[in-house]
Amino acid sequence: MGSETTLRLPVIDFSCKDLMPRTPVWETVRSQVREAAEEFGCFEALFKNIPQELRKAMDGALEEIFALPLEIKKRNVSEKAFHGYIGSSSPGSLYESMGFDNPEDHKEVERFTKIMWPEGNTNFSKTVHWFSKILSELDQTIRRMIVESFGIEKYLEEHMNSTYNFLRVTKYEASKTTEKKTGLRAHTDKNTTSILYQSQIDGLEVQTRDGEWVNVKFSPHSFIVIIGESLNAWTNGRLHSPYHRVMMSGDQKRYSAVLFTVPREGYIIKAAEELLDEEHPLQFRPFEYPEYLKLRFADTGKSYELPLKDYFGA
Ligand SMILES: O=C(O)CCC(=O)C(=O)O
Ligand SMILES: [Fe+2]
Repeated sequence: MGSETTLRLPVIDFSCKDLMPRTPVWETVRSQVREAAEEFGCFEALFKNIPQELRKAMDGALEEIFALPLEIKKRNVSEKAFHGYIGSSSPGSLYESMGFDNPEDHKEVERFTKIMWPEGNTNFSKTVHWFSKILSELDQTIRRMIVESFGIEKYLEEHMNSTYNFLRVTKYEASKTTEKKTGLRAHTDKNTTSILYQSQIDGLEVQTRDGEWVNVKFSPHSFIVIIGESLNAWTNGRLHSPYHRVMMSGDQKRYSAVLFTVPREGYIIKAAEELLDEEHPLQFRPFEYPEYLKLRFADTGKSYELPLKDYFGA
């Protein structure tokens, strides 16, 4: 699967308070986003505006929720695959995660919090809500920039309304090895966009277009933005959707929180016709996200070079 290297992903600064559409700084950042999304399918979003106290509170919230007894964590259930509690599925697995929909909505955060702490946990719910709102706003800025960069603003509203937010928090147990051990196996994100926060411990690796694995090191003031396959399809394959994984070594646990934007049921993912021409023929047939998930999950164990192409390649 290619060799491994440490290379810094493109770093794009979103800290400017006046980052508003139709300003020169917006246009500069927009072209950096487009370039990174095409070349790497991911980048480091530097965002210095998050107060240190919020990061600390988020780290505390992540530790606190995973410290709950297993039977309580298992109350996090969902009818959607991979949306509820996932525990150590096999002996030696380092992975554990939980998640819920619409974390930018305070009521939804409260609902999830009450499942874990029936008496409530204001610190937890306030922190997670505040954090999710910031991530969700950053996501909207990035997606607006992507849409504008292709000159297809007429689809902006439709595109923004085509997804909902899902927050997943993950704990990777310390591997206690010097050799790297898999925390999360290599995969592409199937959804639209993913914005990732980590609790200061590295472990994420991304594969470049030419097959090299890059150890992702990023500033405590940054998030990692990853383009999912659904956005790859909507942009007719123009934006890359990279393979990534988590590898653990050493004595420290790692926590992460990812805000995923996910295509809504009933929305048909179809490349914008403005992005089709002789040089860029249609890459994928229109599809619905739940249909794709159903096909993927029915084929567990099968490995793919380009999963979406296998099912919906044009
Ligand atoms: O925890 C991480 O750093 C990566 C998580 C991830 O890639 C995922 O949940 O899809
Ligand atoms: Fe992922």
